[in-house]
Amino acid sequence: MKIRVLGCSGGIGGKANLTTSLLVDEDILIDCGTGVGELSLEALMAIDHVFLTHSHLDHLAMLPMLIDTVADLRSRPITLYASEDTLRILRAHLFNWLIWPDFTAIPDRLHPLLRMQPVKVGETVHLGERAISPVPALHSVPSQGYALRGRQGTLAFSGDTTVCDEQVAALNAIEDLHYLLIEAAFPNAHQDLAHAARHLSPSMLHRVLDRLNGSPEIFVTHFKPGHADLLAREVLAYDGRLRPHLHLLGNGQTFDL
Ligand SMILES: Nc1ncnc2c1ncn2[C@@H]1O[C@@H]2COP(=O)(O)O[C@H]2[C@H]1O
Repeated sequence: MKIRVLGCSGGIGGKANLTTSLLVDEDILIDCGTGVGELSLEALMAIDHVFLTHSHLDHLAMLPMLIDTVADLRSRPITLYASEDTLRILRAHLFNWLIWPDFTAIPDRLHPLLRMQPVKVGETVHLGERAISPVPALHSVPSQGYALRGRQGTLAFSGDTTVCDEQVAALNAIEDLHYLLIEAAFPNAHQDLAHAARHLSPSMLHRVLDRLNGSPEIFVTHFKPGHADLLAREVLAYDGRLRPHLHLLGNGQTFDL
């Protein structure tokens, strides 16, 4: 399993700030932020599965246009996986014929261009040799991260989350956790906003890292663009046990598992 970062910023602003999406091999997206707009038409046509962490735009902005762009170029539907709560939000507020057509009913409900499949913590979606399982998260809207297991180990993605005891427990239960992609959105001086928007600040992130049992390589994602330099300094000031394993996530970065 090969994972490529298409976008990992918490906002927009030039090629350096593309919002969240991970491409798994050629056919799976984890979130569908603006980074997906960098893929060629041929690469877009190869996407069969999209897993969403939650319903915020920075994680799904490209999904409606992806579906429309490839609609008449593909012979099978795209399957959209997310929690039941997130799918309900998308049906009510996005694929509602007002913001975007309901592609689960086009051309008709028996042969749709988009299928929605709920997936919750405790379940696993097997796609060939890849196994994808939701992990708990705690955000301002229903949210879940994902653990992606390949032949050689597991990469976990926190999704958007504030400190979440259930997520820490889930991460500690993954025996072959090689990589953890985890967020930090607001600098320490904006702790109130981090709490209100249910994100992590670097100091909150450090406390989470201190509670991890294993020694995965940690990659920090989702910096708000206006604070990226300060966030990098604050994140890298960590002096706990996992310090040698701590990195910043970048666009184009790849992971092999
Ligand atoms: N009170 C708030 N609750 C949630 N989001 C907020 C709030 N105030 C500002 N925001 C911003 O709205 C953004 C929605 O996407 P994010 O969760 O990435 O980050 C959030 C914040 O940047």
